[in-house]
Amino acid sequence: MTNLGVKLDDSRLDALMGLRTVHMNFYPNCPNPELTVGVRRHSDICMLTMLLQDDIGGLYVQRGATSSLGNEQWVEIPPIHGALVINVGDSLQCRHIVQTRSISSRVSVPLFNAPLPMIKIGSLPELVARDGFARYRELIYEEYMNHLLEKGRKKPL
Ligand SMILES: O=C(O)CCC(=O)C(=O)O
Ligand SMILES: [Fe+2]
Repeated sequence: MTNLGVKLDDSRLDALMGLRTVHMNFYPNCPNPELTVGVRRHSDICMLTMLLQDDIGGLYVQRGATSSLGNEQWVEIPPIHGALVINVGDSLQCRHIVQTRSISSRVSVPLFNAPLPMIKIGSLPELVARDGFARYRELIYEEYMNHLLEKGRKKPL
């Protein structure tokens, strides 16, 4: 935010990141890792994710935009002992996948920080004032979440 020239006070940050959920992911070992599916391409439905991963590796983030040719670039995020990976969620549209190349199992613990359900999300007013237009329309976070979950349910696997 600071790089965008916007300073959010604590109450605004709480509203935008106050819904916290912890997941514990276990990826069972597979004798043929080339065949494992892992976690398919997605962005997290939240504002910011703090992720603790073990030393197995396998997390990749997408560099650049998706092209219609499907030649996406994936950059591996190597595990660093004791470090948290800070991943931006849908607010900044960071896509990632998990695909281990190890025959050992893998564990990760993401803490998702999302807006409170009734909070209005959209372009920050400070940026709209600066740029003269809003890049995103406003909507209630709960509606956005429900829309995505509904969309996901309809998508064939
Ligand atoms: O296991 C990981 O490293 C990331 C998992 C993930 O992307 C997620 O749970 O949304
Ligand atoms: Fe994720």
